[in-house]
Amino acid sequence: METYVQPVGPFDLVVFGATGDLAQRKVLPALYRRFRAGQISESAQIIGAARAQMDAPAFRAQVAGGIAAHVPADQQDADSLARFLGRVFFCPIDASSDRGWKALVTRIRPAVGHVYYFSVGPELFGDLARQLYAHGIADPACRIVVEKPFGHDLASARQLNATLARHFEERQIFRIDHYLGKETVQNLMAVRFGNMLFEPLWKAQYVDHIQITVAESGGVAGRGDYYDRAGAMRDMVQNHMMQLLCLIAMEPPHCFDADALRDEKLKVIRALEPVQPGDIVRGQYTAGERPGYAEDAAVGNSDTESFIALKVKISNWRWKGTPFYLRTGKRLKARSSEVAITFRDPPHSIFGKQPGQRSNVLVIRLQPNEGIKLKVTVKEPGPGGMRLVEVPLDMSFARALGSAHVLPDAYERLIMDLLRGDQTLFMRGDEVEAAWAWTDPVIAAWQDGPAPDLYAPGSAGPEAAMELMRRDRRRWREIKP
Ligand SMILES: NC(=O)C1=CN([C@@H]2O[C@H](COP(=O)(O)OP(=O)(O)OC[C@H]3O[C@@H](n4cnc5c(N)ncnc54)[C@H](OP(=O)(O)O)[C@@H]3O)[C@@H](O)[C@H]2O)C=CC1
Ligand SMILES: O=C1O[C@H](COP(=O)(O)O)[C@@H](O)[C@H](O)[C@H]1O
Repeated sequence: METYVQPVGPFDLVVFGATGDLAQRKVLPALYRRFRAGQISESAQIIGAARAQMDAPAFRAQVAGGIAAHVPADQQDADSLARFLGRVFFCPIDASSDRGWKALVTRIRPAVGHVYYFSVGPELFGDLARQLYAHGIADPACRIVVEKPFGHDLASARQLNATLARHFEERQIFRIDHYLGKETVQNLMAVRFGNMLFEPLWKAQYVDHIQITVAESGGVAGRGDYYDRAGAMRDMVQNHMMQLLCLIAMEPPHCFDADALRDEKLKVIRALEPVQPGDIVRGQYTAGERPGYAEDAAVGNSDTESFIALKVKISNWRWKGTPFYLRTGKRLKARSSEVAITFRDPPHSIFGKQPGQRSNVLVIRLQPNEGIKLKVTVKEPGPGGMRLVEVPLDMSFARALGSAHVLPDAYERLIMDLLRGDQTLFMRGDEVEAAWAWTDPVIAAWQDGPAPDLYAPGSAGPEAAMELMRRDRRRWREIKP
């Protein structure tokens, strides 16, 4: 058994939408990996639910296929797989009607924890909440997990919060943002609050600017229907990038507990200034060797952005005068996500003008090759006098922790927190609404504006995004794998 895992108590977990892409690719493989690690009890029941008319053996075969495809071969074995599949069941159910619910009620055991994972389309979240309540299995101790997108705008997010609140208390609602489950995202907090080194410098007085990049090399093929209604702003900025920004910008919470952390994140979101139209660049990828956005998304002419860059300001004492530059996009040069904190230059150089001297940069690499790099200035070795050069102090987590230390997938971490009832890495209702309240006007501002700038697949995005930085005499960091 891994040393850092704590077994969770017995539970019945119902995965609604269990035959879908997310459940098969992420949720069920994550459960298997935690089962194999000894964290999930042999008495747990994992109950798949969807409209498909299938029995438990057929569903088990599907789950086994998902695990084979999505869990690395060295993290699977026949014995644990057979034991895991023995704990997997299936109930054909329709979220929008009474069909199948009685069988589910019969399968759920009274004396264990109950968790309901809503891995269905967002239009069914309200139906599921109502059905659970109507069939008497929304007990006060149960928990529900709600997938993204949590609303399309502030009004719909408020409505969804209100619908859920009719049947569940806030302590029972787990709104998932898988970025919070990523190891390096949690490391942002460990680096900031676990060291004395950085926190005193973590403010506008010492930080020139911050870049947050989430670059993807893949396009939108297969998800065009959803993506074309969302775009990069709703798909990535309102949730994942907002969470990253909050973790970097927030004040130290008084402890690492759900409400302490979420209170601090909420304060950051509320302190965000409205984004000026001139501080937004939207892009859409053209056809290259592979199809362009419209073909990938299977839409006609579309003004949906597959790339966005923003200059964001936070109106509070800590950050006044330090811009945050955010960019994210599909079909970019590489899959590469990082947070880079560029510190101000020393107020006076005793070495005179030195071409080799650069600003200190702390880079927190989220994926791939998770790690932390600090760029510092040192003397170039040799007899050539006092010549300064920049060198990286580089810590790759894989190297530092050893290859035996497998980083868990974000869903593993989050599902275990859910089973323990820990909401720290889940979003609270007011946080989601505040994020939409900031996002809505940004989107409204471009409704009658020009179409997104085009960019070549495999590039770093549209030229206008480079200009956004040049204008401020700054440069984006290179997007590299
Ligand atoms: N896929 C992904 O990478 C991600 C997905 N999400 C979110 O997760 C959720 C699921 O997405 P995804 O798995 O891709 O979607 P899919 O379309 O692949 O799967 C949908 C699932 O819901 C079931 N379903 C549909 N209608 C009903 C109904 N009336 N009653 C009961 N079950 C129903 C489907 O089975 P059946 O038709 O047999 O009923 C299927 O199991 C969505 O909210 C999505 O936004 C979030 C992040 C990433
Ligand atoms: O939620 C989403 O995230 C993925 C990116 O997640 P990652 O863990 O691979 O970085 C993104 O591709 C997708 O469009 C979005 O809905």
